[in-house]
Formats: sequence, structure tokens, C-alpha cells
Amino acid sequence: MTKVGPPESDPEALLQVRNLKKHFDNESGLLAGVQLDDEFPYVSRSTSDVRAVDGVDFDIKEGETLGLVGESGCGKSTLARTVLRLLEPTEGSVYFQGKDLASLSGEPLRRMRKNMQMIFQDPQSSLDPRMKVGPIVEEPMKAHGMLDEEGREARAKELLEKVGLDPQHYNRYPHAFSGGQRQRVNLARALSVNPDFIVCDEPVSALDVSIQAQVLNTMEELQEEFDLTYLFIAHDLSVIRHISDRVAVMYLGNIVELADKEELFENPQHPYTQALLDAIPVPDPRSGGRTALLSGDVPSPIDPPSGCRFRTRCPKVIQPEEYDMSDGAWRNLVEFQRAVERRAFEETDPDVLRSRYFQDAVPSGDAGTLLDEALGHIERDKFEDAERILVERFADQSVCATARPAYEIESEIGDGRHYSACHLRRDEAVATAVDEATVGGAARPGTEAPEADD
Ligand SMILES: Nc1ncnc2c1ncn2[C@@H]1O[C@H](COP(=O)(O)OP(=O)(O)OP(=O)(O)O)[C@@H](O)[C@H]1O
Repeated sequence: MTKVGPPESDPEALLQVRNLKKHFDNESGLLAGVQLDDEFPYVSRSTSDVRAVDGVDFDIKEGETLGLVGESGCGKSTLARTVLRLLEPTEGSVYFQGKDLASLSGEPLRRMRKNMQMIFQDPQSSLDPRMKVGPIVEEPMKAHGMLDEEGREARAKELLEKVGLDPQHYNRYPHAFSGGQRQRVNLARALSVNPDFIVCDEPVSALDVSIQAQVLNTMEELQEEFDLTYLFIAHDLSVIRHISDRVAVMYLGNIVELADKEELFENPQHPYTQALLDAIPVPDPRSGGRTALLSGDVPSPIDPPSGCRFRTRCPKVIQPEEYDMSDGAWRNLVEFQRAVERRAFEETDPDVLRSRYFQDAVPSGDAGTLLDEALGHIERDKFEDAERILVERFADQSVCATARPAYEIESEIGDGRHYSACHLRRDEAVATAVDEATVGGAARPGTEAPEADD
């Protein structure tokens, strides 16, 4: 099934996240009190929030592992903490076992929290060095009034064994353990209160590669034995591929793609996912490895791009409808516009710039006239004016800038849902949605065309 709009809800899901947003007050951050104005073209708002998580939808089914991958700073940890309500959401809702977490407080919230545990990246700092591992594992049980002292000790020892440690080490201090073993202690502690759901925030990132696979295997065994559901965060795609059933790719506060693991790795539909996959080094040394295809920095979450968050770096950004450039001319224009925005050159001679950026294909017609105008500004050293033309008349007119993409498309591998927030999928999704609405006699909810973003 193909549809336009956010991913549809799965009635059987253990966790349902809907339009979740978490914005931080920028005033409390580094830029507090600093007035930024038009002199700084990349930051246009002076007191705006950091939009760390900005409208996220997904479900997690019981017993599955949803991998969440994305570059540093894209909002993964903030999303995890907001899902667990360790952070108050700015907007949106989280349903766990059918209950809206926002509607819970006091004892019911505490009971629900027992079912939702979290393990963190750094096994060193998340273990109190003054406590022995036995009492560390027992701590959550104590907090939730589980068992008596003897029962807790017996359970702690049993869990130490389950996670692959020697129960005799109950009286050891964390410093006596290796990084991998300390993460196993964390696992035992999370498991002690018998949770249904564990958020794992980069749990193996700090470990040696040789140890990572062992800890991941243990996590898989524990999942099977204790019927666990994981939200597993990592920036390393090989870790994500090892552990996940489905994968969500995050970029600048949004989920840009979500699909079954094989579908996502073998049939990625979002240019950001494609770039991430292309950047994975190929093990064969003769291949020379692959390198990242992306240029430019990730924009600030204080003032993210309108429409598609990825459009300012996307190699496949769509040409505005009003022009009719060849594909080559449009790509050259995009590359030139981004170079002007970054002030990537000091050259001002239009002929030199033409031969550097437009040798194989040059825009003609209205687009050509606008390019001439921009080149004229650069010749007079007025880069801001050139930038304004290129951004306002080209980049900002693309559908990638004017509408936020959200499409569900057919999977090639398996029959799971495949969500891609990319307008390249728009025609396909709209056509099918229209067909389905026509066949059904009326449009289904959630199949309306995406609204223009701010
Ligand atoms: N308390 C806070 N106040 C202000 N901004 C914050 C706060 N916490 C996070 N941010 C910002 O929110 C954005 C997302 O951060 P987050 O830590 O969630 O990303 P991440 O993907 O988990 O990164 P990493 O992999 O490096 O941990 C970043 O721009 C970060 O600087």
C-alpha cells in the first residue's frame, strides 16, 4: 500500500509515538543574550528554540528491535528521553501499552516506568564507583519495592549469570570489570525490574569492535528469553544492521526513512539514507573504501530548513516546476548556489565561474537570465545579492522547500511498510492514494496531500 502522510499506526504496537516534539529554550544555551541579525545569514532567529525533535511518528511492535540511526546531534538521545518521559514533550503523544503517558502521574507513572528501562552509552559513568555490582543491580528492585533483601540478592546473582558474568563477582566494584562487562552489569540492572521495553542509547559505541558483537549477541539472547522490545540507538550502521528488525533514520529532528532492515539496507529510498549507506567503508582494501557523498554542514536545529530537512545538502533536490532546465544544468546550478552560500570561492570573474561550474551544462531561458544576474552581482563583489537571487528564485521554490514530505511506499523486500520523507516518492504515492480513494469511493484519513511547511 502506498499513501501520503505520516506512517500509519499499528494497533498491535507496544509503543506509539505521534507528532512528538522536544524543543529546548535556546536562551539557556551558549547563545543566551546574543543578538543575531541579518549579518549572519545562517542564523536568522535571535531567540528561537533548539528544535531537537520536531514532529516524529513511529510505532514499535512487541518483541521487535527498532534501530534508530543518525549522525551526532540529530536528536536521537533527546527522542529517547522524551519517549520515556524523562523529558517533557513540547508537543505530541507517546502511548505505551495503549496508555497515553502524558495522562499518567504519581504511582501509575512510576509503575509504567518500571516497564520502560534505559541503558546508556558510557558503562563507566553510569555505574556508581563506590557501590558493589550486586547492590547496583538490586537498586531498581529496591526503588520499586520488589522482593525482600534475600530475594533481591538471589535475583541479582541470577541476572549476573544471565548477562554472562560470574555471580561470584556480586561483591566486586565496577572498576574491576572491563567496559564490556560493565555494560553487562547495566543490562542486569535494567532487567532486574522485569521490564517489557528497553531503550538502549548507543550501548556498544564505547566498546572495542571485538567486544561489541558479543554484547549484541547477549542482548539478542536476553530479548528472546525475557520477551523484550528494544529501541536501539546507534550511529554505526553495522551495529544497527546486526541488531534491528526495522530501522528508522533520523536527520535534524525528523525521521526521514523507516523500513524493515533488509528493505532499508537493500532498497533505501531517501537520499540521506543512501548517502549514509554509501559512506560505509567497504572491507575489501582493493576497493579503496567508499567515502561520504555529502557536502556542507548539518544546518542548525535552531533554524532548520523548511520542507524537507535534508534539502540543503541533498544531491537530488528537485528542480522548481517553473523552470525547464536539463538535469545537468540544474545540478550545476545547485552546486553553484551552495558554493555561493558557503562563500567557497573568492573568484568574481563570470567567465571563470561559468567554466568552473557550468562547463558541461548551463541553464537557459529564465533560469539563465537569473544566473547572469547573480554572476553580475558577484562580479561587483555583492555576494549577498547573488545569494539572495539563487536561494529565493531557485532553492526556496523547489517542492523540497515548500512542502514537508511524508510518504508510505511499496516495499520491494518483504511486505512491511516503507516510509520515506522524500518528494522523489511523491508522484508514486499520490497516484496510488488517488487510485485507492477512487476505488474506495472516498479519501481515507491521512491520505491528503502534505501541507506547506513554515
Ligand atoms: N538540554 C539541552 N539544551 C539545549 N539544546 C540541547 C539540549 N540537549 C540537546 N540539545 C541539542 O539538541 C540537538 C540534539 O541533541 P541529541 O543529544 O539529542 O542528539 P544525538 O543525535 O543524540 O547526538 P549524539 O549522538 O552526539 O548523542 C543538538 O543540537 C543538541 O545540541
